[in-house]
Amino acid sequence: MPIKESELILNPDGSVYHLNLKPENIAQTIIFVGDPDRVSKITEHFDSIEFSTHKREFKTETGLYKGKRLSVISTGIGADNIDIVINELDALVNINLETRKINNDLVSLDIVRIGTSGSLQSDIPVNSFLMSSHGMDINGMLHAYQTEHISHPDIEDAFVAHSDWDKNKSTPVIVEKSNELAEKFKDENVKLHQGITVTANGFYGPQGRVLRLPLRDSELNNKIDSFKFNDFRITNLEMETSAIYGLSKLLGHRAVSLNAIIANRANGTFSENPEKIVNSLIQFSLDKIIV
Ligand SMILES: O=P(O)(O)O[C@H]1O[C@H](CO)[C@@H](O)[C@H]1O
Ligand SMILES: O=c1cc[nH]c(=O)[nH]1
Repeated sequence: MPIKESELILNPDGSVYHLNLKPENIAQTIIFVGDPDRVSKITEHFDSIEFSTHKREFKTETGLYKGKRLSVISTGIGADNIDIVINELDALVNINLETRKINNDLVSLDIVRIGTSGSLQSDIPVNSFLMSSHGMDINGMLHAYQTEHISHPDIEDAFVAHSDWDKNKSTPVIVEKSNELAEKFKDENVKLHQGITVTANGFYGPQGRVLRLPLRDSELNNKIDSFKFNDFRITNLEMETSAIYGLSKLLGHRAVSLNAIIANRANGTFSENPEKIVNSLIQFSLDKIIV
């Protein structure tokens, strides 16, 4: 059965609804960033750019970096945006947009997030690099899908017990990175911290920040950073990784999330030059992606 027009929405030119992209516009290796202004910080390193478009917070550029075709897409902020970006990218490669039927031969994309994040651990200072070993959804987006076969109930249950998790909040869902894709980023000379990344549905209260409003659970960040499960601990907070890991795994894509640590919540510091550490992470990531 063809997928109905109300479910897979196309623009009059045949491009997908939010991203404004057609299948020929994207590479099979795609870099995600949150901030639309970060797209050109990456593509300024490219040898050539063949395609650019921009709609809402979603800016895309495709080109060649040292001979490899790459696309860079800004996702804006939040797991809800990742739901749009990954579903529309998957439709571009795995659904025939004319017949509206799913292709028999499915394509697996490589997705690398180059993002910013706040560390929860004093030994992961500002200006470090971190690869998310897992994403922990506390934002609820993944609960729309069947995730039982990709999640980690043993770690989730231990975390719920440890944190005395509020029953009114969505139950945490944990999804691992693509270990195959992560291999590319190994480097003896570069310290890449690893740990579970909590993906929150806000920047202030949902990440335990207090300006004028008191938190429902003022101890939540302490409960998060003191959690241990075998060799795992929770290292950082941001707003997209769990959604990227979850939807990628469900749809058969490979994903890795790399974080420039710009805030350290344990000691209350913020990077004096966040742009510098983001640019270093961009250069590091580009040279690993092409290997
Ligand atoms: O710098 P980006 O990639 O946007 O990532 C982080 O920064 C934003 C919040 O300031 C959130 O999107 C968070 O995940
Ligand atoms: O603390 C931080 C820093 C960057 N992005 C976040 O979501 N949180």
